Amino acid sequence: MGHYAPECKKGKSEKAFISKGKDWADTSDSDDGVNYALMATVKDEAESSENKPISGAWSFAFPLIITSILLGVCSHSCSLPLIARFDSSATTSELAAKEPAIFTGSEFRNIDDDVPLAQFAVAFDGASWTDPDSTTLMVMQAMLGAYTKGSSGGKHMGLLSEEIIAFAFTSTVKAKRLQSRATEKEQRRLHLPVVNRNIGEEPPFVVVVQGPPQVGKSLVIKSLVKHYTKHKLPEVRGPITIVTGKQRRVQFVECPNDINGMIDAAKFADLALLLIDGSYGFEMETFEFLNIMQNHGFPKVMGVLTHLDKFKDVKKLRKTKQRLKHRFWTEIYDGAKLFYLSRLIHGKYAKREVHNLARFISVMKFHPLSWHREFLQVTWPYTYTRPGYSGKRHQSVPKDWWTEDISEVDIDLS
Ligand SMILES: Nc1nc2c(ncn2[C@@H]2O[C@H](COP(=O)(O)OP(=O)(O)OP(=O)(O)O)[C@@H](O)[C@H]2O)c(=O)[nH]1
Repeated sequence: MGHYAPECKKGKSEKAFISKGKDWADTSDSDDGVNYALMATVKDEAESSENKPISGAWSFAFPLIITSILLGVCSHSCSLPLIARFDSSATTSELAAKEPAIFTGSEFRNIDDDVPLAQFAVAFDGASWTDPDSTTLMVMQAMLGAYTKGSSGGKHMGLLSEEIIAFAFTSTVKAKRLQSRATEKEQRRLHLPVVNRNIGEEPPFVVVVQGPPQVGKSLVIKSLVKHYTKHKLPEVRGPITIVTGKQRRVQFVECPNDINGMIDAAKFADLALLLIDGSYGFEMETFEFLNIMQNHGFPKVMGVLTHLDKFKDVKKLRKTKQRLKHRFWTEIYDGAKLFYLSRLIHGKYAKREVHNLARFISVMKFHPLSWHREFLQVTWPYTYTRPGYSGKRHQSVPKDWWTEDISEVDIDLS
């Protein structure tokens, strides 16, 4: 990592540059893990006197210095002898004859093992294309690489030939931040969600049926499907979408009992049916899911008590119902809807009770909650898979989001 000395810019006095440029050999004692950043220029007498440009010297001294640094054969101590000054009154040929060229280095070293690459920046004045050494210079630049395409070659060959041709970041922190932002931007580009251009068709409301094992999740889904479609569903496998009205589809999903499944379900649920075994009471899975939902948008929630036929004592059943209801209200909110599926008839829940539950689901107004609403406005690069949620009108980023196009970052070189 390194910095660009502002004095390097053309038009500034060469003397000032030389005097202000740091001696590039006077910093770190350690040669291990050192990143070099170097600004260098060669004294150009052509502008101030009748002398020709000194680019002839480039073909000797400067490539030598650079190459030796690049090849690693030259540590900061051994490269010292290469840094010397030319006599300012010398002509090009004299300069070329003398060795080495004037070189002013500016350096910043930072030992950081986390940075995978050593970054190296070099700036120098170009030569005219009529100059006999312009080809040498171009070859050298081709070998070293150029900052921009426009800056390649001599004074008249590039758009930026009068400008800076190399720069480096002022700090490793900044470099890392910019690097990670660039990666993130690239990833976002790669993971842009597919825009659903179907006009007018709403996505189905997702009803997640959740509960501990053997509580009756599959049976509830089967009973609801039977109610809506009059068809018997032999097995619950994956999400089941059914049309429940002219403009309405409902998708039933059985929530898996592992943590990842619960997190996923909490993200895409519009309504969560929490099944509770009445004969046992609340179990860990229910609390776990409630917790997860709180962190992932908290959709609408309804409780369903099953296994109530296991109570033989009517009084005890009533008391248990009361107790569970109050506990449910404490966990969700006062008055949260709790259904009772009180018995099985031929291995199925009573029709009337299923009808009530189904009706409630059919007429329920699903207002996306604030978290979901925010979610709709964001072009998420990951996790969300419902195509309907990435509709055209939701492409804007919320106001409190900070975005930056890396290509427009203004890097201060002074
Ligand atoms: N007595 C009684 N049995 C029930 C009730 N609800 C469900 N069952 C029975 O409980 C057993 C499990 O039902 P499922 O619907 O497979 O339960 P599940 O939650 O899907 O089970 P997993 O998928 O293993 O988590 C079945 O034999 C049901 O008949 C109920 O209210 N009362």
